[in-house]
Amino acid sequence: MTAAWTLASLKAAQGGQSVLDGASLIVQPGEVVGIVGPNGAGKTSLLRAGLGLLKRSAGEVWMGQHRLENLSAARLAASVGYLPQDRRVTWNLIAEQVASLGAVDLPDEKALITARDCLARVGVAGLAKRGVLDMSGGERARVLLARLLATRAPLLVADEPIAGLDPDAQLLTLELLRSEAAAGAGVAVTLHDLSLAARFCDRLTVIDAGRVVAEGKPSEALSPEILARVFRLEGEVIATAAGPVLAARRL
Ligand SMILES: Nc1ncnc2c1ncn2[C@@H]1O[C@H](COP(=O)(O)OP(=O)(O)OP(=O)(O)O)[C@@H](O)[C@H]1O
Repeated sequence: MTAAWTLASLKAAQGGQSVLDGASLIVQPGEVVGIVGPNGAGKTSLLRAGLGLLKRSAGEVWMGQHRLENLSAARLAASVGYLPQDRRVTWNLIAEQVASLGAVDLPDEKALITARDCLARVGVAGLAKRGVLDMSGGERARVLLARLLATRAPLLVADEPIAGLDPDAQLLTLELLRSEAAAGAGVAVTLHDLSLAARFCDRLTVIDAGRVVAEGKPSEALSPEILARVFRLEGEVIATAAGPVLAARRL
């Protein structure tokens, strides 16, 4: 099977400082891969370098069978949907217009139908005609998630998609990303909530100081040793009826 996304040994710098030091990531179709790590570890940089938004000084990026560099802008847009960490929007477009931007490949009317469907999936169908600047932060975040879903892309990249969402919306967001994976998409998602990362991701990649320091099934990647060394936490991932939960305290 060809991976949906392959980032091989990426190096990159920001402001003259190394932010990626040989980091790699593979996302297969049908799986949700979580990228976790402390603040400033390089998670966003990894995603951005893998999308061609941050210049890399070494390494290779493949989307499916194509090198990133060989994809036209249109092919790239059809290949990947990206939900950036920064949810700033400039224009006060109504929600269905914003969500329809994800479906740029469709004629306007079909794009709007897709957008409304995605707004319903994220639970804000009632806000379809409301300007996105006239919403709460969480409502706007749901609209931007709808835009991501509207891409229907084979690779979905979401940078902290549950930040600022209420618990129900957090679970809904991760369930939706899981269902996209079940339908065949590869999903890469950065998360700070390690319990939810363990519960919803098939595999986790742990980043620290621009390097991948652990990778594998959540219970393996979030070993007590990694929790201590990378996250400064003493604890473990324990199985509960609701799924794996991180039980930890600060070291
Ligand atoms: N525009 C920039 N100029 C200079 N340094 C930057 C810039 N953006 C990010 N950095 C630095 O790059 C490093 C990695 O940042 P990055 O945003 O990738 O981390 P992250 O793991 O996503 O963090 P967080 O969990 O806080 O979002 C950090 O040290 C950060 O200070």
